[in-house]
Amino acid sequence: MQDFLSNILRWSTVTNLIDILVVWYVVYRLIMLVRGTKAVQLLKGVFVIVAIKVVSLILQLHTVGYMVDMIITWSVPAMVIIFQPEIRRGLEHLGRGSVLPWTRTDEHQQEERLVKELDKAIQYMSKRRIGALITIQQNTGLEDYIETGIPIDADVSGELLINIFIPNTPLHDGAVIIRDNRIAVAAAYLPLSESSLIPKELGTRHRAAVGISEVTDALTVVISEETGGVTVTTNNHLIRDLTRTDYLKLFKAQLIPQDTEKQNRFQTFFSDLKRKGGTKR
Ligand SMILES: Nc1ncnc2c1ncn2[C@@H]1O[C@H](COP(=O)(O)OP(=O)(O)OP(=O)(O)O)[C@@H](O)[C@H]1O
Repeated sequence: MQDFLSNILRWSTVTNLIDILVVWYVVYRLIMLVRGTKAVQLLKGVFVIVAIKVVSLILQLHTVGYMVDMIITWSVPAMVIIFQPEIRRGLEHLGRGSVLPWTRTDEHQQEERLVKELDKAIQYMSKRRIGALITIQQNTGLEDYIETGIPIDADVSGELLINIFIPNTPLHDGAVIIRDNRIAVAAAYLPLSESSLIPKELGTRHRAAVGISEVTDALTVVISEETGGVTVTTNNHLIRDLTRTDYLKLFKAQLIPQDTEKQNRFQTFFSDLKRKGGTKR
């Protein structure tokens, strides 16, 4: 028994465990990053190539094996070129310290600012019934949708958001996408949900907000042009006619990460809302 315990507690076991946890975390973050983007197709391609390599090794298919080796060799520099923007963004993220929890203070300040500016824009647009659709990227990459919009790449400010959605201006149609606390694009096209559970009185703006929440973990805010009502969609939930207190509570719960506390607060928020009559789709 003692032998067994000392074996388990051996340093090499601990390092192996750390090794597995680090690999698991990196793979998890990678999957979350590429979910919903074109990179998923590419990953499938990588798996096919690896499978062919394994089969060629087992069946001793030397020419096939050689060809696969060539593809693998050349695909590494090719991937660096193809994914240059994503790699740059990832490294910038690392540089800003958002990966290590103890260096995240600055990022929390940015997220608090994001909530403040969103609130400013929502209050203004809701009072004046200016229709708006704002999607905030979370863990899932939104590259495919960002590509459909008009690049802005600006700090988030309430004034800029309001300006974008002023009716009959070139950028007001479509969605604003916020990524890494910056307005990435305006006038982006989001996927329309085909759900029959969406109330009939809600049109395509709300349908697009639900659509993006079905395929990614993004948080989307809709301001109705007809009623001025504020709706939020996230993780397949649609919550209509939120009061200022409610949407601020939701934003703080989901956009300002409190590490382990974040998930609990988010769940508590939804259970509170469900009790108050919020919609779960
Ligand atoms: N797939 C889409 N992606 C992004 N924006 C979209 C999409 N479909 C529609 N929109 C936006 O929604 C607007 C149309 O809104 P519509 O009146 O149909 O929606 P609604 O849900 O009834 O909202 P409202 O209460 O504001 O009228 C379009 O002008 C466009 O800006």
